[in-house]
Amino acid sequence: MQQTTTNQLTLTLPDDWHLHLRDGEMLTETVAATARCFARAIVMPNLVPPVVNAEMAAAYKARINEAIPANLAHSFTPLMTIYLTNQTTPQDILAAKAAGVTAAKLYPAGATTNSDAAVSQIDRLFPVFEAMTNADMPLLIHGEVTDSHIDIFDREKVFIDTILNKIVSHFSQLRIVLEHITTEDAVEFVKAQDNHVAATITPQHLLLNRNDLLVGGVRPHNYCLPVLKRNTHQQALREVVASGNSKFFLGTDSAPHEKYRKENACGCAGCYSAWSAIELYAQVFEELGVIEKLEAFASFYGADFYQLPRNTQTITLVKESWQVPEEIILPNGNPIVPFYAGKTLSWKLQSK
Ligand SMILES: NC(=O)N[C@@H](CC(=O)O)C(=O)O
Ligand SMILES: [Zn+2]
Ligand SMILES: [Zn+2]
Repeated sequence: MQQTTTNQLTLTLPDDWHLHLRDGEMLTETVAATARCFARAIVMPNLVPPVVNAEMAAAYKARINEAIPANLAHSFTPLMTIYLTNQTTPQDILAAKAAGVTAAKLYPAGATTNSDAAVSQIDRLFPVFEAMTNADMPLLIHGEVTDSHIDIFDREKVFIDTILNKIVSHFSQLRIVLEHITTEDAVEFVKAQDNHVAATITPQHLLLNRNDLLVGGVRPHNYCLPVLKRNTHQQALREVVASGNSKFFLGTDSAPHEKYRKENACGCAGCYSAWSAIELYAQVFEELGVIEKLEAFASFYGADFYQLPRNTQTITLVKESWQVPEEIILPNGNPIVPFYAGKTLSWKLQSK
């Protein structure tokens, strides 16, 4: 149960329901950052090559487990996902379910980082969705169309209108998470569905709008997909989390790219927020005057949707100003600029 005083906030240990850990040496960095304050995380499968089946998910999970720092070894569990492609079969779903894979992820081809292998024709996946419905395996969706004539700011709305609506009406029993939502349209769509449909919301889409990306010079470290939208959409996201609606829960979409790949003529999409994740959300909930609603958003609603037990341990945040570092140096010596670099936050994680 959340306990709040003016200087201290104790909450049930949270989970991150949308996360990129990457692979190889990068795992030393990313796994430690997330294990710092989360019990579980839904690990995205968009590696190169993508994690497309139970065997690849098991091997990836083993590499992640090896990277968990010794002092956090028993307090972090990666929840694995597989990446749907045009070749995915219902048998792949059954095998993944049997092997303990938590969910499967739909990326429209070309929608985002490492999505070239992804799905080009949604109808071809209907037998797979059928198998997922029967196996009760959640479908996680990057909800943007990729047609070149659709404006980048409209891609989420058009996806909802043309594709998501179709999936939901054919598969009313399939549990679906619309990931990293960015628009009022997504908020209204998810609110209008029954409890089979939920959404994750990132810290960047709660804290920022497209002015923070484009005014006074382009800010590559605020560039992510779906792209930041206008202020009215940001307000809709803030309102829905402030309302305490249980269909909307925490998913950071922490997605590191090395600095040189972001500060580039063709910069990568993704914000690396893991080292300040829970603190960023605390900042938002405090700004909204609903800090007492942080715990359910961060620690209850997602677990309930995934039908997993809520965590029993707690974390404590203290009221203390601190600055997000300007850079984090990877084991290979290359820097990453974290999300909100150089900015001051008012809550700090004290202990897990
Ligand atoms: N969100 C992003 O901007 N980037 C993510 C991919 C994704 O979640 O779409 C990444 O893997 O870098
Ligand atoms: Zn995505
Ligand atoms: Zn993501």
